[in-house]
Amino acid sequence: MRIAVIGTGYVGLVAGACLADSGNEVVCVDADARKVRALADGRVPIFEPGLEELVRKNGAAGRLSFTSDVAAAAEAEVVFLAVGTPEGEDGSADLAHVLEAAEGLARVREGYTLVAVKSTVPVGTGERIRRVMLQVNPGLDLDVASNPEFMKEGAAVADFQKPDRVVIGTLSERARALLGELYAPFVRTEKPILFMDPRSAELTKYAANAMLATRISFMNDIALLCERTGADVDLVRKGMGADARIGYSFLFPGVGYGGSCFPKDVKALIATGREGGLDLEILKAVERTNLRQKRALVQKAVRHFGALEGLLAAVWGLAFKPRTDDMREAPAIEVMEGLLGKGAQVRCHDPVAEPAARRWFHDRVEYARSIYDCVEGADALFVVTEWNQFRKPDLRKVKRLMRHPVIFDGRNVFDPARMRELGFAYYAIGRP
Ligand SMILES: NC(=O)C1=CN([C@@H]2O[C@H](COP(=O)(O)OP(=O)(O)OC[C@H]3O[C@@H](n4cnc5c(N)ncnc54)[C@H](O)[C@@H]3O)[C@@H](O)[C@H]2O)C=CC1
Ligand SMILES: O=C(O)[C@H]1O[C@H](OP(=O)(O)OP(=O)(O)OC[C@H]2O[C@@H](n3ccc(=O)[nH]c3=O)[C@H](O)[C@@H]2O)[C@H](O)[C@@H](O)[C@@H]1O
Repeated sequence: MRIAVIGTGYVGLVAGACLADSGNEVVCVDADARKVRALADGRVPIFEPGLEELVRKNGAAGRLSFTSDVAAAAEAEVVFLAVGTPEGEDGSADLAHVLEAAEGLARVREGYTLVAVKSTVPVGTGERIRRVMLQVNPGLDLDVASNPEFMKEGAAVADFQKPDRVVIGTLSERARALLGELYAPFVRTEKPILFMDPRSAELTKYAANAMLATRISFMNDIALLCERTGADVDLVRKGMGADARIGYSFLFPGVGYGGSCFPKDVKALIATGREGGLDLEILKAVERTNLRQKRALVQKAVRHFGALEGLLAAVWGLAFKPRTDDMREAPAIEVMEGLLGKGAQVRCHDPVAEPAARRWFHDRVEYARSIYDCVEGADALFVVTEWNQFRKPDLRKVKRLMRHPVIFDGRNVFDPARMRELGFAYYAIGRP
């Protein structure tokens, strides 16, 4: 099939590369000419396992191309919209990119046009896109389907190729047949394509993200309760997860959720509730707990040291989670700003997110090449992202290098008993 993808960020690029890899001819359109040039040269501007190989392989095979000219989408049988929907001033999703891209597309199309909206957009946006496109080009025979994306950063290619489900919101038989055919190679096992009306599909996306965020905040509350009562959240987590009705996923407490989606999507859903006269109290509490959690490590440090003025804090992990270089809404930002705000010096290390950190912190913090360089002479170590390479360091060496052997572990990567045996003052999340 001939496919166009408008917006070549995380979602658009992964979708485009995976659709090309299943034999389609895909053109990716992006307004950012620099990004387009890099991609056309086979350089992938984001760190995503397996993505660069897919882009190069399918580019070389002539199935995947990049352009900033939306006219390239004129002949596509399906056009995906995958542009960003950032947080607007009042917390609602800002649809400027989506509507602008839709308008641009309407100008270059004739006849039947199927738009599949991959961007996360509030309920009713499909209808808005339809109105905008028909205003620009009343002659279009137009279907606008909702096709929300559920991939996780760091595992985006695998999630796209082996989805738990594909959600397609459309009432048009023609759109249903085209999208069903396109996704068939990805759902060959028992995983379903769920067809539904567009509004339900749009809301499914927000409800799923909000549910996952809720589980995390709930566990962060339980972790705090563990700290107050002497229980161990890791045992509580296992005891809860063993119940098949609860399951183990997304029950890890930590320094709060970050990333480009949970924070903005929870806010946008609260805004949708507000517009409908509904106060979504659970989600407001989810947000409050998340902010408290992002501040928890610095509070623990203040309790330990009294004051942080003049201390050297080492921070392991900058990305909002492992296997990505993305620092959008990363807990590390809140942690490091908190430390700087209290007069500490900060030295940080991340296997891939240093460039992202430099864009935020510039030279307000030091950047270390390795975990060991990072802790040399430090008064405290903060573990903020659970990269694999942080799990089994030479802890005796870490202790030797540090000025004070104090660890604030925001991801519970170490065993508290062993840490104490080694002589560390060790603070985890919800563990005695
Ligand atoms: N990042 C993720 O893991 C996931 C994101 N989503 C949703 O997918 C959407 C896209 O997210 P990301 O890929 O992370 O965004 P992104 O910010 O990485 O990429 C968006 C791209 O769209 C381009 N763009 C903006 N306006 C344009 C226009 N008028 N014409 C052509 N290109 C244009 C930008 O230059 C940028 O390259 C958002 O709605 C997000 O909520 C959904 C699931 C997962
Ligand atoms: O809409 C989106 O963009 C995506 O948002 C999330 O994906 P992502 O933000 O890439 O990453 P997650 O793995 O969900 O992690 C989000 C945050 O939650 C935190 N987290 C996750 C799981 C957990 O048990 N505890 C926890 O604190 C992570 O550290 C991270 O900061 C969803 O998992 C995807 O299904 C969705 O498509």
